[in-house]
Amino acid sequence: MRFQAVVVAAGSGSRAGVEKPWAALAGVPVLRWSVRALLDAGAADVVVVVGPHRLADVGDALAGLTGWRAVEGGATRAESVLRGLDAIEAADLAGADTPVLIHDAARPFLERAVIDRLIDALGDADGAVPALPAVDSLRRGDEAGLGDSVDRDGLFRAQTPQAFRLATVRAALTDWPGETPPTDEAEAVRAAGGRVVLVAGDPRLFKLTYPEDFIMAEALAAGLTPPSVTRVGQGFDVHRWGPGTSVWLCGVEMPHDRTLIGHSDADAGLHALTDAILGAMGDGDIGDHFPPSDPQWKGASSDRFLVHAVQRLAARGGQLVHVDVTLICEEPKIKPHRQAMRERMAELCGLRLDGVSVKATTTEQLGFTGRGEGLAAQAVATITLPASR
Ligand SMILES: Nc1ccn([C@@H]2O[C@H](COP(=O)(O)OP(=O)(O)OP(=O)(O)O)[C@@H](O)[C@H]2O)c(=O)n1
Ligand SMILES: C[C@](O)(CO)[C@H](O)COP(=O)(O)O
Repeated sequence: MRFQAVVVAAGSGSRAGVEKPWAALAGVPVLRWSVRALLDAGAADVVVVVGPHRLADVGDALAGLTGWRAVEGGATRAESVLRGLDAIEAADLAGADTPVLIHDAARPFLERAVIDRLIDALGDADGAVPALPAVDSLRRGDEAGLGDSVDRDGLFRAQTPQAFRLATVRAALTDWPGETPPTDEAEAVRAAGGRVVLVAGDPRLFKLTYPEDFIMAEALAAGLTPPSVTRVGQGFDVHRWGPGTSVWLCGVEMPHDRTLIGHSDADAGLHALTDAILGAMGDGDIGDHFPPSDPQWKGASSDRFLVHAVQRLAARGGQLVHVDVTLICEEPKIKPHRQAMRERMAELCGLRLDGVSVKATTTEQLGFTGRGEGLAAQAVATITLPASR
C-alpha cells in the first residue's frame, strides 16, 4: 500500500553534540539513510523537516533521490511533525485516510519489514508503533544509589516510524491538551481517544542519541553499505591554435600569444577530464550533454562541464577518487601554472590536492602539436560506484 512519510530532522542534537541527521555513516548522511529507506519501501512522498539553516543542504544530502520535499521545522519535535503533516495537506499529497509514517531522521536503519508490519496493523487501529520489550532488569536509582526494581513485564521501548491516518494524527497533535509537547505521536493519538497498537520493532532501529551510539551505527552502516566497484575512464580532446592573447587550460587562464579556438572557452584539459568522468560512468560524452550546436554553450566556461559530470556522479552515489590530465603542446610551458591548475581542478572536483595530477609533454616537434597547429589533452579519472543501486 502506498503511504506518505514525514522525516523529522530539525533537532539540535544537544545530547550527541552534533546535528545527527547531517553526520555521516559510511560516508552517507544519516538523513539520507532514513529517507532512502522510506522511498525504497514505497513511500509516495517523503516530507523532510529540517532547521531553517539546513534547508539549503537537503539537496546535497539527498542528491539523486526523487520523491521528497523539504520544509522548515519547529522548536519541538511535535511542532516539526505538525509542520510536516501540514505540508502534506497543503500540497494535497494525501487524503484524510492515507497512512502517514512519521519517522525520526536519527533512526537510520529502517527495514522494510517494520514498515510492512505497521501498515498491516493500521488496518484496524488508529495508530501503530514499533516497539521492543524491555529486556534488561529495570531499577530506580539516583545519586544515593540503587533503588527498587521495576517490574518490566509489559514495558516497551517505543521506536519510529509510527503509523497513523493523516487526519487522525494531525487532529491529535493540533488538539493536544498538555502543557508540554507529547513525547511522540502515539501519545497524542491516545490522548485523543485513539487505539494505538504495538508491532515488533527492530534492534537496528535504535535512535542515535549519545555520541557513543555512532560507534555501533558506523559498524552497522559498514555492513549495510553495498560494495563499490572501481572504474577508470579516459578522455581525449584537441583544439586548434588561433589568434589571441591568453588561453584557458585546466581551469586557469594564462597569458599566451595565441588562444585555442572552440565553441566554449576551448579548455582542452577540462574537456578531456569531463569526458574521462562521463566515460567511467558510461554516461555518454561531453557533446551529448553540451552539444556544440547549442548557442547557450558559446564561450561557456568549461568549469560548468566538469562540475556537471561530477554532480552526475554524485547523484549516482559515486565518488571521484583521482584525476590525471596530460597536456600535449610545445607552448605554453605548463610547469609554472601546474599548481594553480591542480588547485582549481581539486576545487571543481571536490578532491584533495593529492588526488589531482597535471602533467605536460611535447611531441618533440612532431605531428600537429609539434608543429604548433593545435594542443591535445588526455585525461584519466578513477571513480567508485555503488555495486548495486
Ligand atoms: N525541534 C525538533 C526536535 C527534534 N526533531 C527531530 O526528532 C528526532 C528525535 O529527536 P531527538 O533524538 O530528541 O533529537 P534532537 O532533538 O536532535 O536531540 P537532543 O534531544 O539530544 O537535542 C530527531 O530526528 C530530530 O532531528 C525535530 O525535527 N525538531
Ligand atoms: C519519538 C521517539 O523517538 C520515540 O521513542 C522519542 O520519543 C523521541 O526522542 P526523545 O529522545 O524522547 O526526545
